[in-house]
Amino acid sequence: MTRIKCCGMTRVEDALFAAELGADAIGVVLTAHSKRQVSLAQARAIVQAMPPFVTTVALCMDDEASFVQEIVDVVRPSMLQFHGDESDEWCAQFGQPYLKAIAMGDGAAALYQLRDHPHAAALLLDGHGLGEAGGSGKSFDWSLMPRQLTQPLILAGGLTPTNVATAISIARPWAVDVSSGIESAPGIKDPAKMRSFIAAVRQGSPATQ
Ligand SMILES: O=C(O)c1ccccc1N[C@@H]1O[C@H](COP(=O)(O)O)[C@@H](O)[C@H]1O
Repeated sequence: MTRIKCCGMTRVEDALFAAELGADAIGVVLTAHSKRQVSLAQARAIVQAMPPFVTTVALCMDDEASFVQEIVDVVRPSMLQFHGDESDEWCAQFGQPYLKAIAMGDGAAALYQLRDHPHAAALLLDGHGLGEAGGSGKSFDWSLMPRQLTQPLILAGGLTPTNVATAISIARPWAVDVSSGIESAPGIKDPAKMRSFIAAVRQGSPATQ
């Protein structure tokens, strides 16, 4: 079964609906590099509203260590996600499980980064270029998804209800991560798109709408 993370939640009701539809994880974006940035208080409210067994992920990108520690202390997410140029050692300093994003915008040349994060719980391969923020709706060549790594791989970048089944059939990821593909505007999730996306992943076939 392919796990599903719905990222970029800014409203409790959207996160609750994702959980109700069967999402395995929801993400809140704390970094100022994002149009979906939420405050510590907003992030905490979303995390606290989640039912048991839904993983909550707090996303950072080249932020100060003191800010990341504040997220850990105040928001208390299940995991962190680092989307910038953070090293393995830097990410591990918080003593929390974390995902490390790999920018795949440069195609096969980007694969050299895959061995640099042995302490990450999983690697998240996203379609944006090195140094760029995610959540941009950019996809990459799914056939580049590596097969030989021991860490779980999460496919992200430009996934939508209509392309996610094809993406999974090509990339065979452990999980998929989506943000803009289930939105009506940045940070505002569209219930119909969320429903179609999760159904398409679960049924392994493209959504009809
Ligand atoms: O969502 C954001 O605004 C964001 C900002 C900075 C770094 C990462 C961000 N989002 C991550 O990118 C993936 C893919 O987004 P999309 O589906 O292409 O819109 C998203 O799931 C987040 O993990």
